[in-house]
Amino acid sequence: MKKVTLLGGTGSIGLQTIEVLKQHPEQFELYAFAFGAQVDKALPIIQEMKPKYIVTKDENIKEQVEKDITYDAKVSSGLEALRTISSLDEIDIVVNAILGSIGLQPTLDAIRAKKQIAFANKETLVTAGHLVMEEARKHNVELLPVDSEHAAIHQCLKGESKESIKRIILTGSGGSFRDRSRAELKGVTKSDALKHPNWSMGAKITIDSATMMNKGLEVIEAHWLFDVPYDQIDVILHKESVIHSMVEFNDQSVMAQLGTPDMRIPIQYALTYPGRSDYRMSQGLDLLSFGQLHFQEMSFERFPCLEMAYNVGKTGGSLPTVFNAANEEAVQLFLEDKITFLDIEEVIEKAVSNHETISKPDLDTIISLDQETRERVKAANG
Ligand SMILES: NC(=O)C1=CN([C@@H]2O[C@H](COP(=O)(O)OP(=O)(O)OC[C@H]3O[C@@H](n4cnc5c(N)ncnc54)[C@H](OP(=O)(O)O)[C@@H]3O)[C@@H](O)[C@H]2O)C=CC1
Ligand SMILES: CC(=O)[C@@H](O)[C@H](O)COP(=O)(O)O
Ligand SMILES: [Mn+2]
Repeated sequence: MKKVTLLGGTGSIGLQTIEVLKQHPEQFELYAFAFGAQVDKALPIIQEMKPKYIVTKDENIKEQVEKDITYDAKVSSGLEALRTISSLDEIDIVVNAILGSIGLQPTLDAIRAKKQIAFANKETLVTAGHLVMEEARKHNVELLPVDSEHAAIHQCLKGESKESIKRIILTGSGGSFRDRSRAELKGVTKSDALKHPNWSMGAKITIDSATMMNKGLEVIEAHWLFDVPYDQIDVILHKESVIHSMVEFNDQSVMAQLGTPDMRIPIQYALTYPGRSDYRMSQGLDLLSFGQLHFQEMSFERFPCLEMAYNVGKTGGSLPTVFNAANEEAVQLFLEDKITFLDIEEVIEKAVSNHETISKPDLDTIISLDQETRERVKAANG
């Protein structure tokens, strides 16, 4: 029986993780459960699965949980509590499905405690990939990707040497506005932006997908996870999201991983790794129902956030921290109707161009920069 800490348990990935855990009661125990503020989603899970530790975003939410639970559990709140449950002696696996760079320190703690890590929280790798990967190497811990593209690449690379990789090919759906020109993006609404063509996901990543920032973050995520230079990472448009990503090898072979757009599949794979469960989470892929799969060249003119991500990734140092923090805040401002869809890329561009890059920033520098960038973006657009 493996004991699991789940960070971000009330989110899209978190709830699907719970579904996967419930399919394998003989294999996994939900030992610690962290969420932000959605008590209505958290309580039924807590009452049913009875985790020994519960962590909430703040004290107010913590008190609500304490009032309602009917068994003994340690309830706490805030970043230090997230860090504690990510490195408890008793646990075997941390599923990091929290949203945003707040996942950084819990990830470092889980690595130092040598936990198996099922990793969805891409913002953490963007903000401080060098620190996370250095720590992972030092402690001989592999981050097991949950993000569908990276889970695909991870599977394509099983048993392969890094030297044999010609390039990684990330596929991108194009997001909610893929059939619109840039001129047609003026005045698009939040509710339109939140309609992803293929995946049901949290609000932030759905907006990131529409700006193509999601693919940009994924390029940086792939660079760190697989130690591949940026000029060996390509992105192509693939509107069906059936091929989750590919690897081309030096001998011209191309390996791809395919599947239905169902995140429970990569979540289950990361939890059961290196094994593969027999349990089928949903109907299998029916290629005939698609008839055709489509591929199209990616355009930096149409999706400037993707070009920015390549440039920021290549520059490295502290720039990705600023890039990520500005994006997190810009998307939040858009979701609060404070800026328009097209303002998102402008806010990020401004934050990036005003920043003087520090090479190899340490953890304290990253934490301060993340905070300062957020405050600056909010002050300028609040
Ligand atoms: N959704 C998807 O299909 C995919 C997501 N990912 C990545 O996975 C991560 C999660 O995405 P997704 O599930 O969509 O996001 P959601 O917004 O649906 O969920 C985010 C989770 O994080 C919790 N959370 C946020 N802030 C805090 C905090 N300060 N303290 C404690 N908990 C907090 C939320 O709690 P609450 O809601 O209760 O406030 C919620 O449980 C992201 O990094 C995303 O990029 C990657 C690939 C696919
Ligand atoms: C499910 C998943 O991994 C998402 O990151 C997804 O890939 C988003 O779709 P886009 O290809 O539109 O960014
Ligand atoms: Mn993805």
